[in-house]
Amino acid sequence: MRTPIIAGNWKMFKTVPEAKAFIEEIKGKAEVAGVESVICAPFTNLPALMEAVKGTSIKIGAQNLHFEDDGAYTGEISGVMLKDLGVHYVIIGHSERRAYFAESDEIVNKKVFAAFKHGITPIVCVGEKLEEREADQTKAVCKVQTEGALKGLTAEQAAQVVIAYEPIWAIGTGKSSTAQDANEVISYIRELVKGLYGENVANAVRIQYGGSVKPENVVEYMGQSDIDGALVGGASLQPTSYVQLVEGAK
Ligand SMILES: O=C[C@H](O)COP(=O)(O)O
Repeated sequence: MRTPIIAGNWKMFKTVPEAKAFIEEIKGKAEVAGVESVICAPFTNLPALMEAVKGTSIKIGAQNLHFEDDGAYTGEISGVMLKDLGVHYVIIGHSERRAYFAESDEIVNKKVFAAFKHGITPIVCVGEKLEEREADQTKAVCKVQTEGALKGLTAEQAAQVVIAYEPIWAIGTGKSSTAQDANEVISYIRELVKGLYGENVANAVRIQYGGSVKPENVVEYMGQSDIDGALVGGASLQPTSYVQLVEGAK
């Protein structure tokens, strides 16, 4: 059985005091047996969040990392630095990073390797643009991005990756994919993993849906055969709403 995983992606929101107050609010509530609860926060919040979640089952993730361990890369953060903080997860290849920071599938793949090198679990984002969906290219885009991200990983590593299917047209727009459509694409991604690594890995890998997930629709997504959780932006910013998302995933 795959453990459902709700991951909040705070994007570029929250100061340190706000982040600490959020954890105080959700402690004991966003901790539901059988559901993994993860907050992916801006780098500046990570040390305080690691301290704040001590003694809880809440896990902390970053939203990016550089693929090199160190070097002259002004403004970047490496896997060595994240490991030093003890973060559990890192989001890689979010569509906002692909669009605004020119992250290619090759870079995403290098970052996945960097995460594993430092014992951090990658949450790899894939998903199509609106025009690609309209041109019936959804599966083709997901195939290139998924195979590109996983390229060269061992079966053991591939089984640990969390994949987040996020159709770009559904991110922050309030226009979510139907649960059935999302499940169809996610089943396809699982088939791709099966083709690469076999049935055991395909059955183990967790695949989330992301794109306008809210407390009101999370249960429907979680009721689908292949959806193992959600990567949530806007609705993860309020403690009450985040708690409801985690409760909805059980
Ligand atoms: O990483 C999260 C996604 O970009 C979804 O964002 P959203 O829930 O605000 O649509």
